[in-house]
Amino acid sequence: KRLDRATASLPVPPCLPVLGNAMIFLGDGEKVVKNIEDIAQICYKNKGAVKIWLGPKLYVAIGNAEDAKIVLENCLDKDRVYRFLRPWLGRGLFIAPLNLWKSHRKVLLPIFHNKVIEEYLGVIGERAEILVERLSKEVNKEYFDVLQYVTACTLDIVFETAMGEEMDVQHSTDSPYLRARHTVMTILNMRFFKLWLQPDCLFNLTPYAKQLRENIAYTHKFTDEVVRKRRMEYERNKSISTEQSDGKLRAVLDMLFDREIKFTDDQLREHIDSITIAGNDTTALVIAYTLVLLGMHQNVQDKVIQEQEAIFGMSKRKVNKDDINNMNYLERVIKESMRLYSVVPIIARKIDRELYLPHCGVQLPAGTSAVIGVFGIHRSKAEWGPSAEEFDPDRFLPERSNERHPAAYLPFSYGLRNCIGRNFGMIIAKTIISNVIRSYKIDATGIGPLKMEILLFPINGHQIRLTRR
Ligand code: HEM
Repeated sequence: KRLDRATASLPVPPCLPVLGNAMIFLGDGEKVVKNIEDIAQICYKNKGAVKIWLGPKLYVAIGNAEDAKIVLENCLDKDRVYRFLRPWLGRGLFIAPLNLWKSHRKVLLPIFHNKVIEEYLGVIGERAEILVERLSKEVNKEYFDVLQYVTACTLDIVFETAMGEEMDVQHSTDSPYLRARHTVMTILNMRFFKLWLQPDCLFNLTPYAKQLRENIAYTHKFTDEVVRKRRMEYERNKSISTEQSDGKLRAVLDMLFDREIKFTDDQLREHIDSITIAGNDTTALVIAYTLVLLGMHQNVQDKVIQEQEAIFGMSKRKVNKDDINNMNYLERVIKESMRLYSVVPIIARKIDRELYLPHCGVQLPAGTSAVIGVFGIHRSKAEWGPSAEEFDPDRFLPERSNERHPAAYLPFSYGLRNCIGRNFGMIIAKTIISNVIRSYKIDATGIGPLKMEILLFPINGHQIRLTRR
């Protein structure tokens, strides 16, 4: 009642006794997206915010940039809903509690600096060439789902750069580790969206509980072995941590051995697992959506190709860091793709002290949570004008971005707890798209209905058709 009174001026969608608005998350992923769109509409029509009761827990869903900025700047602790990831990712950066997160983020940040990640362009380029080669079997055939190809490629890149392990997923797409990882993700996804699987007492009665434990244990064993092996190598050859030692790649893990904080092997496993999980599917989805959008908008594809030809001529050579900086138009295309298809569609934060939200004019009491509706904000006419639903990469031209609210665009979140790998993700996306587009012309008819799992997927996959250039 206290929380309800404090937020009385906010609209609330129709709700049931006890369950509240929990029905929003019932049904399949497509229904969840539809419900989220309905909530966004209520937000737009009211004060840019809506309250949602999930049982006794109050969430304020925010669909405007001004309040999103206040929440993301002031509330750095993740909401309780992320607790399901705890057995898997422990206190790794992604879900680390605030006190630990502060010191660990400081230590990890320099590793994701542009200068460091540019060193990975060689690996990214090699893996992108394999992707182009693998795609050749789809040339002049029917429409196919490109995501599976891209995901295998980003897995190779992220594993090799984060752990120093050459997984070669692109040539052997099935392995016990990948299967275990997939099972864990599927069960966790169910737990996020099927409310009856959320209480431990009910979940533990299902066969999923045992399956989850066993598969998490398997993935941990895998990363533990890599950590042990790389630590032994590090101890044998300390110089690996300063310069690239005898041409060997310095993976993120190698750089974590000699930081100001002496991480234990368990902590290293948690960080590396968090990085590979947060970095892989997100980047793959961004690339896949962008490829489909290029196939749907041939005029945009032509402009991307013109830019690529200005940089590379007709060459299929590897991308270097100057090329990355010169791909300005492609960058706008990727940004626009991430706006319309925000692969992380919502972000939930804990409100641990009273917080005033100026746009909706509500004092949020401590003990509530805020859900930032990234998907809704990215498509809001109030933030993006009447053409908000249209694909227009030039809206990211500097002169058209100046007036925009800094939190109107949140593909990587905002504030101190934003995505640590955002530049890395952009470099991977630019390199892979450059390689694919220089080899193939893409056709696509549309993206179709979306579904929400933890990330945002098209129900019918990322369907494209390829012909050789
Ligand atoms: C281009 C694709 C990517 C997108 C769209 C993306 C998006 C995001 C978002 C929205 C968050 C904040 C989530 C939240 O607050 O709930 C986040 C956090 C994070 N991302 Fe990314 N990400 C991408 C690529 C990457 C890459 C390539 C890596 C690393 C290899 C990475 C590693 C992380 C980590 C470790 C966090 C947690 C940061 C923290 O809590 O301090 N991401 N990402």
